[in-house]
Amino acid sequence: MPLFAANLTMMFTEWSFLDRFDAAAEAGFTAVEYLFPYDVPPEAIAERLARNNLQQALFNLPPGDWAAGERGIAVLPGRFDALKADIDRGLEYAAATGVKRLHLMAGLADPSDSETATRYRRSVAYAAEQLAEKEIDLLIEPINGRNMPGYFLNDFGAAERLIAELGLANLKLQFDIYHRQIMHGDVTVALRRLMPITGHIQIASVPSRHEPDGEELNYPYLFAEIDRIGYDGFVGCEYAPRGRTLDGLDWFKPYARS
Ligand SMILES: O=C(O)C(=O)[C@H](O)CO
Ligand SMILES: [Mg+2]
Repeated sequence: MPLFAANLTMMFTEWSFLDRFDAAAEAGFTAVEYLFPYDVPPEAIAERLARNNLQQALFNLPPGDWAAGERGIAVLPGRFDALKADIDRGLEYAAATGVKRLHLMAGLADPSDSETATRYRRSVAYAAEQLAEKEIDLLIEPINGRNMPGYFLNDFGAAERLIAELGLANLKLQFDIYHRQIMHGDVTVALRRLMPITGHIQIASVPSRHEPDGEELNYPYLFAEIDRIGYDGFVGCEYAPRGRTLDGLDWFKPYARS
């Protein structure tokens, strides 16, 4: 049975960020993920995880100035020192929460810049090497251009090639099924073929990005397939509830912790 992680950035937004941990546990989740924890102290998060017996499945390394439109700095010129500091900050939260996988966002790329791919490769290699010392996996996630116009890593093939070229054991794919369906389709066969390099899976309905309970994808079939191929990681519920979070959890009831 898939190990679902409530995404506390998109779900349970009826509560304050820290109270979302309690609400997710109460709803039957045993794990959580979110985009960024950096607005609250790491020890406050650690306390909520312990109080609720929750596992920390994933979060993102700092993304640069999100409010200003940055979506990662790994591709940006002149930001390598900032990237190093961001990795240190992410590792501080990793130590407090026990998370074993961190997502490095790539950033928005200038199509005219011939050095973008070189900078990205250097950033990914450096981040993976830093995380390997702490036995943490570094994840890279292809993101579709409708949701994030200009995002550099916008193709599963490019992610697969970089992972193969760098050959770092802790560098893995963040397989967001929502993005996969939008960019490439062929979800089931891709899950089977990419499982050896997959470090995390995320789900949402397509095209709405609401609960995984209909629309283009047959999620009960995909959940059974994830079990069949032996994936033993987390499945992050990175969706925006149609209404109140608790009203949209019928899809989850067969999997909830009793
Ligand atoms: O956009 C996504 O699907 C992600 O998982 C990123 O981490 C946040 O944008
Ligand atoms: Mg995602």
